[in-house]
Amino acid sequence: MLMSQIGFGVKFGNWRCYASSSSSSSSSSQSEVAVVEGGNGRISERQHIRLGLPSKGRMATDTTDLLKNCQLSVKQVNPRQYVAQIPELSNFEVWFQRPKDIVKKLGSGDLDLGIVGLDTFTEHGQGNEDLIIVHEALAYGDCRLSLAIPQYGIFENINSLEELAKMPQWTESKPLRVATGFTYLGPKFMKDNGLKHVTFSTADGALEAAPAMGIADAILDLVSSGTTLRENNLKEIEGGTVLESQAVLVASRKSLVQRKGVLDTTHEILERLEAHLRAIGQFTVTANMRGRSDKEVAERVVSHPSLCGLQGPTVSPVFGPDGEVKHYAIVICVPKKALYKSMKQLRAIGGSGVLVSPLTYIFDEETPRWRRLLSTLGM
Ligand SMILES: Nc1ncnc2c1ncn2[C@@H]1O[C@H](COP(=O)(O)OP(=O)(O)OP(=O)(O)O)[C@@H](O)[C@H]1O
Ligand SMILES: O=P(O)(O)OC[C@H]1O[C@H](OP(=O)(O)OP(=O)(O)O)[C@H](O)[C@@H]1O
Ligand SMILES: [Mg+2]
Repeated sequence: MLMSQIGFGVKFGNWRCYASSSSSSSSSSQSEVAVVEGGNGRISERQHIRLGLPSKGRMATDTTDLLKNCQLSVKQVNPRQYVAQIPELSNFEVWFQRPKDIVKKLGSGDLDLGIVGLDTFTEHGQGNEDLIIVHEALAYGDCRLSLAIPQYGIFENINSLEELAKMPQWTESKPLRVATGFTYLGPKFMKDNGLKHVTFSTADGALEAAPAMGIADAILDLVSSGTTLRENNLKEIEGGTVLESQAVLVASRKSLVQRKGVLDTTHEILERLEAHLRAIGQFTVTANMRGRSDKEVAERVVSHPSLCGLQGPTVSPVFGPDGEVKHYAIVICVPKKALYKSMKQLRAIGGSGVLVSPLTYIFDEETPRWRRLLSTLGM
């Protein structure tokens, strides 16, 4: 049996897409040769747990930086070596791969865990139920997958997907031509939104040039600042956002359930990620408060909801030189964005000597995402 990969245009109802598919033909030769993409989806004999990280592109450095901030530094001997270690995690390998290959290798059983953009995960995961999102908000790699059309010509007054769909120009013989690298999500989005008469063409980079070159009418691509669209006289439209994306931690369900140690290691990585990400947005604030008792000081503090901290204020007596207690020290966590407001509120209720320090980790009793993961796995 000879398997080959071919690309072809397929038509579903009134909309078409380009997809790749396997075709097979029998070989007359005695020896059998099979070409398959990736592995075979089975749990292989290997012992090490494998995490796939982006080998290049804008996600690469941010990903290793995030892990470093979680005290999970990746030790790579040199940048061209694709395997690395995280010494904190035993029996563990990091494999640097292109983001889309991370998703494919999770599906084929060659990786157990991975960090990629949600856009890449959704595009290349294609609804595969073996792939699970363990942490959906790693707080970097923010962008959105958006449909964009020219600001000029027949599109000048078109500002929504609905208006685009209603344009008389698109017919079965002359469909709206969309250039994209997202050939799974693009057609799915059009179908979900009832757009007929759409064709997709694949392109890998500098997509924003396609409309001006006459190759496409619209593009479907990632947008973050919007500069590339603007500079190429393109615009986003209402209802044209396919997906909001950021970096996510993903895993293979099979690996989590069947491979020894994957679940425990995932728990540890998840705890560290959550503790770090929760702490990023907060400051620890200590202040001295004049007061008659710890209870009275606590009541004054909690009368301002923004000063309540995680579980309420910690209040401790401050002993003066005469052994008398006239002040109490309070310790609270304050959202970074609310720092100045909180500091003014503290002053207003008798706070002085306000000290502000960064927070490194907040470990809760249990991470909510761990519960969710166990329930997804039916445990
Ligand atoms: N402005 C942006 N454009 C593209 N991707 C972005 C942007 N901002 C964040 N990302 C995220 O970064 C991921 C990797 O994008 P990047 O362009 O660096 O690599 P790539 O697309 O794999 O490589 P290449 O562009 O060379 O094909 C995207 O999948 C997305 O999740
Ligand atoms: O909204 P902006 O901040 O302008 O970013 C969007 C651009 O960034 C990405 O391209 P990238 O730089 O990855 O180049 P590529 O086209 O080669 O992928 C994306 O494909 C857009 O072209
Ligand atoms: Mg890119």
